[in-house]
Amino acid sequence: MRKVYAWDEQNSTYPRKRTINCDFRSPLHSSKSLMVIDALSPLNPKRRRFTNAYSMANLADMNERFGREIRVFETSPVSPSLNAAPSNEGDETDDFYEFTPEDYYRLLATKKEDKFLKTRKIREAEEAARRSRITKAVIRVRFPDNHTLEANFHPSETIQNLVDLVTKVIAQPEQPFYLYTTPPKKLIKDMSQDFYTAGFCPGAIVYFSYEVPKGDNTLVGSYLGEDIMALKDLHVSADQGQQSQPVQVEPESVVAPQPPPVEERKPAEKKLVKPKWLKITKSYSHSHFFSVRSSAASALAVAACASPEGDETDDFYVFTLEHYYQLLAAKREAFWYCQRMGSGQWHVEKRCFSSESPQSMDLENGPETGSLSIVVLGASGDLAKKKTFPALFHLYRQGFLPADEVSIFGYARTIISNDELRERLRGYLVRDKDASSEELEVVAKFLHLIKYVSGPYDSEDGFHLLDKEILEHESLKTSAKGLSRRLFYLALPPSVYPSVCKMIKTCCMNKSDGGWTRVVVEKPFGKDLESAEQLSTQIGALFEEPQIYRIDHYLGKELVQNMLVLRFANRLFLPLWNRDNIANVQIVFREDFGTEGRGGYFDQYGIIRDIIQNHLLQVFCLIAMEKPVSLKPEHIRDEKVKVLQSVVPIKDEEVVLGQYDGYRNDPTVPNNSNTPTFASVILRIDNERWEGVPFIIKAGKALNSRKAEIRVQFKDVPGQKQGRNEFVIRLQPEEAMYMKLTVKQPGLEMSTVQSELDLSYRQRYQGVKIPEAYERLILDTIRGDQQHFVRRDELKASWEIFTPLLYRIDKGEFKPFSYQAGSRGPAEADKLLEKAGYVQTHGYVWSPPSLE
Ligand SMILES: NC(=O)C1=CN([C@@H]2O[C@H](COP(=O)(O)OP(=O)(O)OC[C@H]3O[C@@H](n4cnc5c(N)ncnc54)[C@H](OP(=O)(O)O)[C@@H]3O)[C@@H](O)[C@H]2O)C=CC1
Ligand SMILES: O=C1O[C@H](COP(=O)(O)O)[C@@H](O)[C@H](O)[C@H]1O
Repeated sequence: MRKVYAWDEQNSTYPRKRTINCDFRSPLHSSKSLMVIDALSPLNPKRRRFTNAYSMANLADMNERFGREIRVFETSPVSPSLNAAPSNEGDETDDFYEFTPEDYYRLLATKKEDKFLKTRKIREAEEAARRSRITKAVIRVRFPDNHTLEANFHPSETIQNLVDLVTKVIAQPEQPFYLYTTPPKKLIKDMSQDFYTAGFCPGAIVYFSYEVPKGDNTLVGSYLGEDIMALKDLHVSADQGQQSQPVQVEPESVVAPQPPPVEERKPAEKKLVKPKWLKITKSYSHSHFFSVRSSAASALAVAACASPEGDETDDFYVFTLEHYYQLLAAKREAFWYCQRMGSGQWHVEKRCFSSESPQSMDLENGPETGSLSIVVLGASGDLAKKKTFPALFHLYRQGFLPADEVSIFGYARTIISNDELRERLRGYLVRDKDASSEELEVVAKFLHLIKYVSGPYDSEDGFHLLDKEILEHESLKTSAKGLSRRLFYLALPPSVYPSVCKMIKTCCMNKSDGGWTRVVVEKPFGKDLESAEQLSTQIGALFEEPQIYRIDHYLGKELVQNMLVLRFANRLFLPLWNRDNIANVQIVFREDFGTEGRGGYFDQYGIIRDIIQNHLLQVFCLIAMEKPVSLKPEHIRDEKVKVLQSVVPIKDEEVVLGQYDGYRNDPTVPNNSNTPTFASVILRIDNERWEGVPFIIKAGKALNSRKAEIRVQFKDVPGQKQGRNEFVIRLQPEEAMYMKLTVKQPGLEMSTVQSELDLSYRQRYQGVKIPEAYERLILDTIRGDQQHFVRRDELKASWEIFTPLLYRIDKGEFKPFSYQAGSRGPAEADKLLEKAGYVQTHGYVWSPPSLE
């Protein structure tokens, strides 16, 4: 988090200090793409001027009758969903999309407070201050006939006032009706809530529906009463502080009255400040709010608002992608999309999610709009239920998979019904027994999007049936110009990839011009260099490289994604990250459970193919690679390939294998299995940066703990032997980074002790939900971003490193040591670590800070 202060002197009597809280992925990360929302004007900054006495009087009457200001206008047809964008400009005026200080406060109000650092009194005072800043709630009630009623309320009024108003304005007040928000569709039930508490400040759109059975067409005609409809369009366009133009001109004989007192527009109070790293075109340099979108889902943002100074802790202002989408949903879906071009200039354009304009196309990656069919092949399996469907559910819940665009298909040989699959999945979507009825409703809606098709992996019949189902869905879902996007996720053993890919290519490719078909393949991709290359060739003959997403879920983990930022955006690390300062690096994966029902699969692969060749080697690349030319996927992957190619052949004496006692008890594992469930392997890199530095890669199942971490141990300080600096990046559980330091023992004595600088995410980013790796990566596949996926040559280089060793293990020439389940693994591994030069600081134990 960076805090930027800027003095605003231009339009203010007194210089005012403004705070910009920046939480972004460094200039390096932010150079990928950027969304900017211009927030100069407040939500409703317009002056209104009425030019005829009749309409003026009429409106004034109505305002008096209802005790509030109302207006009525018509929008073009939209479906009430996050991604149903206005089909043309004019549905909402531009200011509606703008991000204002009020919006910002509203979002702040929804954020969790730092309960641990503030007293209740302080929090209450802050809350009261926040509330007092919001003076109105502008509510738009949207009717199915596309008419909208807008009314202003005080934030402390209750929703019952809205219901009362609606009852007065509709044509058939005797008919029961309900109001709801979306997405996801949520009935408004608690009428006693005030607008502020309901999150409806400074504005919200709610939807109206009569409570009638489906197909009942007895309620015809306008939804709003005639008198209300007569107010339609009685407002004028924004005058930007000048004389406004009437939108409705009455006969000249009507004497135009004096316009009502005009709400004075506040002079622009703020001089706009942009962070130095943000280079945008001049016309947008007045932007008041910036948000940075990373290629992955976890966008963080920078907000420059009239923020209260110093009365909140920094993290309170962090604006996440979730908030951003919440905002879009509330304000309708336009945003400024900015992308940094090769020239370094920013390309800025206004975008709508479902706009038909070509602007909504990502030029490099294909369209972001159109019907989206996600097919999970192997839907009956372990990965599908534990990871793939839950990730899809989380994306749905956050509005990334709108129901009017998306259908999800499960495909496998197992014969089950739609409902049986849904029931199997349900327990993995909500684990909490106390889930609220609203949560359960969201789950039910999500499950309803899933259809199951049963069939073999090598027969056209099954895939023709699947194609038919997809086509049916595509014809039902509203899609921009009939574009179809098809994503096939192969949650299957790699042995069936070739036949499945062939079937997809033959029977299930997207049929529309301009849509896309993509396939996601899981690891392990092949069993050795030869089989991986063969598989690549087979799949490569069917799909282009940009269509193939080789997923490695470790690349979706928060702290793995943080690696490049950490290394290249911190001056601290730049000069230290090399052989002159670093003694050794460990990349460790430990699991405290065995193969657990996956013994049959595991025994064919072993720990090196299951974890090291892919997950840990990807982490290794990010630690060891040189700085990429840019953050473009190709530039990053180029550097990864280079460092992999610089790894020297593994020496036998730098390998320790293990197999836990009891592994062979699994009935699916042969009694004489030589498969390692533990391995510690030293990799060495032959380049200027790393010569002589051992990278100890260690992975094991059935150990004494579950964790994955990176340990970068620095060399001794000359002349001093007491404890080395060690930088630890804990990937899981409990994401954290800490640096072991030698400090003076606090107290009267002058003695030293090992301590740490600690960045524990749970404590530092309270209230921030770290997305699941699969969630981010699946979103990347939909967006067409390959940065966090493995390229073919990268894969080849990784198999080149391990294939000779794997052959020797497969032939039984390399025997694993046995180790006790629940232990640290074979003792020989610790000896290898010591031999590699790792120095343990005895007596030092890092305990993560507690929130209690
Ligand atoms: N499970 C996990 O935690 C992780 C798994 N992966 C990878 O994901 C992929 C799927 O893993 P997972 O779900 O565990 O695997 P499963 O063994 O559960 O297989 C998935 C489905 O594939 C079908 N299947 C299984 N074996 C065969 C076979 N020999 N021939 C044809 N179809 C078969 C079965 O469906 P049906 O019989 O109904 O057709 C099964 O339900 C693998 O590549 C794995 O390495 C990656 C990371 C983690
Ligand atoms: O790919 C795999 O990963 C899991 C571990 O994933 P994690 O995200 O929980 O660390 C591992 O259990 C499995 O054997 C392997 O196939």
